[in-house]
Formats: sequence, structure tokens, C-alpha cells
Amino acid sequence: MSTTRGLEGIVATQSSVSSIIDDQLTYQGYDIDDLTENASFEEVIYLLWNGRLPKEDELKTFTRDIAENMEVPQPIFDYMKNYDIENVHPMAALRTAVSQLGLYDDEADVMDEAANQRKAVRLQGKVPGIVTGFARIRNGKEPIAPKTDYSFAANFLYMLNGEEPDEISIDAFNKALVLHADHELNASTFTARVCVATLSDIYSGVTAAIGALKGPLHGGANERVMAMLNEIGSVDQVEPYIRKAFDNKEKIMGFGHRVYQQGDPRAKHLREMSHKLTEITGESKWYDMSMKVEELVTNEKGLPPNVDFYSASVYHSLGIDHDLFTPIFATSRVSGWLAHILEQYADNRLIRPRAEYVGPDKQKFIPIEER
Ligand SMILES: CC(=O)SCCNC(=O)CCNC(=O)[C@H](O)C(C)(C)COP(=O)(O)OP(=O)(O)OC[C@H]1O[C@@H](n2cnc3c(N)ncnc32)[C@H](O)[C@@H]1OP(=O)(O)O
Ligand SMILES: O=C([O-])CC(=O)C(=O)O
Repeated sequence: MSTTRGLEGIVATQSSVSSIIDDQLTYQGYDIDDLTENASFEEVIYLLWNGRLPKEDELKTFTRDIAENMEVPQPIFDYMKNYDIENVHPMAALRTAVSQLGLYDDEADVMDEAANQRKAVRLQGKVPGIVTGFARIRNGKEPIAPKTDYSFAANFLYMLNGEEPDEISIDAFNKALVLHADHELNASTFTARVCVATLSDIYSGVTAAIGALKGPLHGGANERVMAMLNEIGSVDQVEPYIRKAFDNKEKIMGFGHRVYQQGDPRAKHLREMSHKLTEITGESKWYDMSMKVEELVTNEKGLPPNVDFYSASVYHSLGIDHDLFTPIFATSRVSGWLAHILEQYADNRLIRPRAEYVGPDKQKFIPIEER
């Protein structure tokens, strides 16, 4: 038996949802650059779940269908109100709430394809309300009901702030959602597929995936990027901070990637958005500091930024609390998880690899009083 640490380079399944080939990311064959410039997030969800772009009437119906499924069951909000909420991370709250959603869905364990498609719409619709509802409840405010004539991106910002969002913010948020929607067999997507390959339900699969995304080596890095920028404080402090981190062999959050060799194709879009948005807010320092960090880490360690690096200053510029960055990643990625879950169900086989045993051999049981 031979093992590959972290399953690096192992091809564990076939998938037609998204691909990374020669450092280029595509969803169902459409280049991410093209989709980021031109597509709404709803169009991308439809594409991921159906394998093709929607026609005009299909998109209208689908967009409305998701918006009409955004209301979160009140008991989930009531439960949040009983948390020791100041000590609850929003990713933990999201993980718990998605698990609870299964309790309020009569079809949770109905496994036919049509029921799974309906559950996918219900789940995708409710994640924004959970994230924004939690953010409001912890600030002593009531959750805000979605507007059925708003887009997904507009509804998220509206439910978060209780104000009609401006076009620049909606466009930036929509682009961020498109960029984060899917990413081949990343850790959280693999987790979702392993879970549902036992023929467990969609809510279990997405709950497991949220748990995997939460970690700092995966989606949890974006929140930590902002913490690092905050700690650095100003452009002239970037170099001493990063050199000290190098000396201490610390990982710089938002850099490196298991698959990309030359760089993450999503980062350039987020870099550009960060530039534009920080100019608008009059806080270019976040962009300038990020550029300086990138210059040092890329030149000296050969590590380019990944999707989590510039998304931090983008979300900060949209006025979003830093611990909501990873839940926003999840709000988008749930579309990819669901696409992979549906694909797994359509041609399922239990995922059960082997472990090479390296523990002690031929042990003999010793009675407790003799140990
Ligand atoms: C959406 C996403 O999930 S994107 C990734 C988000 N995560 C981060 O940004 C966290 C920081 N980055 C990392 O920890 C890694 O680059 C990962 C987790 C993304 C990829 O991990 P792996 O493919 O397992 O690479 P691994 O951690 O083995 O790193 C290989 C080498 O590069 C170094 N390295 C990798 N990333 C970094 C980093 N961000 N800062 C400093 N050094 C790094 C490692 O220390 C290691 O060096 P060594 O060989 O001298 O020990
Ligand atoms: O693919 C990965 O390993 C992590 C990543 O970039 C993502 O999930 O978007």
C-alpha cells in the first residue's frame, strides 16, 4: 500500500460541474472570467445545477423561485436568540441552522431527483437569511424579510443592512458570489460528496461541508486575512510584519493553493474590485497594504494570492463584519455543494478509501490492574 499525504494529485471522482485545467477555472465549460463579467449569480446556480445556461423565462422563474424560498423558519431565529450569541462564530451558527433546516422540511429524507431539486432551491434560498438574520440578532435587531423582486445579491445586502443597496455594491457582491460558487473537488465539496455517498440527505451533506469550509486552511482564511491587515495597520509596517512571519515560518493567510501553480484566476477579479471599492470608500490603504503583502509573498516565497486574499478588502469595503466573510463564502459555495451532491446522487457509489496501517502489531490484551 502506498499513501499520498493529503490525497495530493489523486483523482477521486469524475465531475462535469467545474474544472481546473492549466490554472484556468471553468463552470460547466464556461470560463470564470466570462461568467464574472456577464452572469448573475442566479444564472450561475442554474448553470451548475442543470449543465446549461437558462433561457430568459427559465431564469425569471428560477430567480423568483429562489427569492420566494428565502424566508427562514422562525424557530431557527428563536433558537439563535437563546445562544450566548457574543461567543458564537457565525460559521458555527450557520452550520447549526442548516442542520436545523432539515427538521422543518417534510421532504428532508425523500430521495427522488425532483424532491432533491426542490430541496436544493429551498436550501440555497435560505442561507442568506440565516447569515444576515444571525448578524442582526447578535446586534439586538430583528431579521429582515427578503424581497421577492430583488436579486440574490441585492437581497443579501438588503437583509443585512435593512436598506436598499446601491448598484455598485450589488454588482460587486454578485461578482464575488459568482467567483466563489464552485471549485472542483476542494475539501468542503469532497466532504459533501463523501457524506451523501452514504445516501444521507442533502441537509447532512451541506452541514458537513460548512464544517469543512470553516477551517483556516480553506474558507476560514478570508477572515484571517482581514485580521492580518488590521494587525499590520499601515503600508510601511507591511515589510517588517511579513519578514517576521517568514522568520517564524508562519503561513500567510490568503496565499498558496494545492492545485494552482501560477496563480488563482479568481484573484485578479477580486484585486480589481478591491482597488475600485477602496477608492470609493476613501480607504485605499487596505488595497495598498494588500498589494505590498502580495509583492513580498509572491517575490520571496513564490506564492501567489488565492481567492481569499483580496475578497477580504472587498467585503470590508462593503461594510461587512469580518467574521461574516466565511459565511458569505458559504452562501455562494452552497450552490456548488448542491451541484456536486445532485451529481453524486445521480451516479452514486459509496466513497470509502483505505488507510495504510502504521500502528503497533500483535498486541496482547493486558487486564486493567496489570497495566
Ligand atoms: C478557498 C481556499 O480554500 S483557498 C486556500 C485558503 N487557505 C489559505 O490561504 C491558508 C494559507 N495557505 C495554506 O495553508 C496552503 O497554501 C494551502 C492549505 C492552501 C495549500 O496547502 P498544501 O497544498 O498542503 O501546501 P503545504 O501547506 O504543504 O505547503 C507547501 C509549502 O509551501 C509553504 N506554504 C504554503 N502556503 C503558505 C503560506 N500561505 N504562507 C507561507 N508558506 C506557505 C508551506 O509552509 C510548505 O513549505 P515547506 O515545504 O517548506 O514545509
Ligand atoms: O480548491 C481548493 O482547494 C480551495 C479553493 O480554492 C476553493 O474551494 O475555492
